[in-house]
Amino acid sequence: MTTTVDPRPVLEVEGLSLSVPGHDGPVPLLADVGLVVRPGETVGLVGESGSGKSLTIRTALGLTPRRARTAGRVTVDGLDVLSAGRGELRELRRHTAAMVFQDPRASVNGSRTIGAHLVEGLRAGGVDRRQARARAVELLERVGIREPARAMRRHPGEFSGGMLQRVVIAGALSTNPRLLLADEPTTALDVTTQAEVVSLLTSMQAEAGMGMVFVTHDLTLAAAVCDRVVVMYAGRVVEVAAGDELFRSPAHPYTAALLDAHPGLHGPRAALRAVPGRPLALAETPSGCSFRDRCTEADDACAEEVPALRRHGGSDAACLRPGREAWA
Ligand SMILES: Nc1ncnc2c1ncn2[C@@H]1O[C@H](COP(=O)(O)OP(=O)(O)OP(=O)(O)O)[C@@H](O)[C@H]1O
Repeated sequence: MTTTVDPRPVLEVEGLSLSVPGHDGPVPLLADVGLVVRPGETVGLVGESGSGKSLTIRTALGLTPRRARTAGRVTVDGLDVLSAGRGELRELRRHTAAMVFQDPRASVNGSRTIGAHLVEGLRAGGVDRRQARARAVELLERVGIREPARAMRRHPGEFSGGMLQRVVIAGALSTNPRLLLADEPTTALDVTTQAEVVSLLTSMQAEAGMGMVFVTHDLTLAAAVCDRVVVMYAGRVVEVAAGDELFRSPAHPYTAALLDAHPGLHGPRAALRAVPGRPLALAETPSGCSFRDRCTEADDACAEEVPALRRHGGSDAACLRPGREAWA
């Protein structure tokens, strides 16, 4: 029998809480968030707008809101991010971790050629000019840009959204990061292009053995693409499970509601509906379970305390009565 040693995580978030100053004292935005990403793994971070997905991954790069207070531990490739100095964080963002955002046009300067954009990133990573040019052409080819040497002289405005997102991905991966944080990287693209960009990201991630966090509103997409999915609601993690497990048997009523709201690309249009009620910010949540006001299964016990994550089947779920079989 061979035993596999769990590789050291490239990203480890443990008990992360974050608050910002408000008129009447600190406003909590994240509470006790946990997340583990190992090399070669894709972890989905899913939840409605405002659930804390972006704040969590931005904190992993040391990009917290101004005057934010944090507690807990965030480690990226061994670096303790919450206590790291500016120089260490610059190195982290330059070499170890990269981020891809929703809107590729916001990530590149429209007045410069994409060659200049890529070469600059490589030079900042210590590569000389000639090597940087050659590597930039190689990267463009790898991400599927035709005639890459000519493409180097073109400006962002000459590319479609999908093609420009490929260029942004080439830039993000140019320094061979250990961790890629992809924040809704396909939301601004049309459906066919979305599928191509997702498949590009996952193939490059597997090839490089990087860890990837894939942030999305779309639980069906996350379940299909990710090894593990972390579901967030109102600044907390409410469920963690393997992608296929979540899809087959969601343990938290919020996860189930999200799945019902997203029947997938091929699902019947008529089945599309929103999760009832509106998503809350952490500071607005009631006592006990944050989701209980919107939950069809909640009872008095759910008001008593914030449920901890507990094992249920193949999931960890923060619910007193996890699993569809417990629901009316
Ligand atoms: N700099 C900030 N100052 C104050 N509040 C903030 C700041 N950034 C985010 N928030 C609040 O924190 C909560 C979580 O925001 P976050 O952007 O992480 O959500 P999200 O899940 O990524 O949402 P979306 O899918 O819309 O991007 C929201 O209530 C948001 O208004």
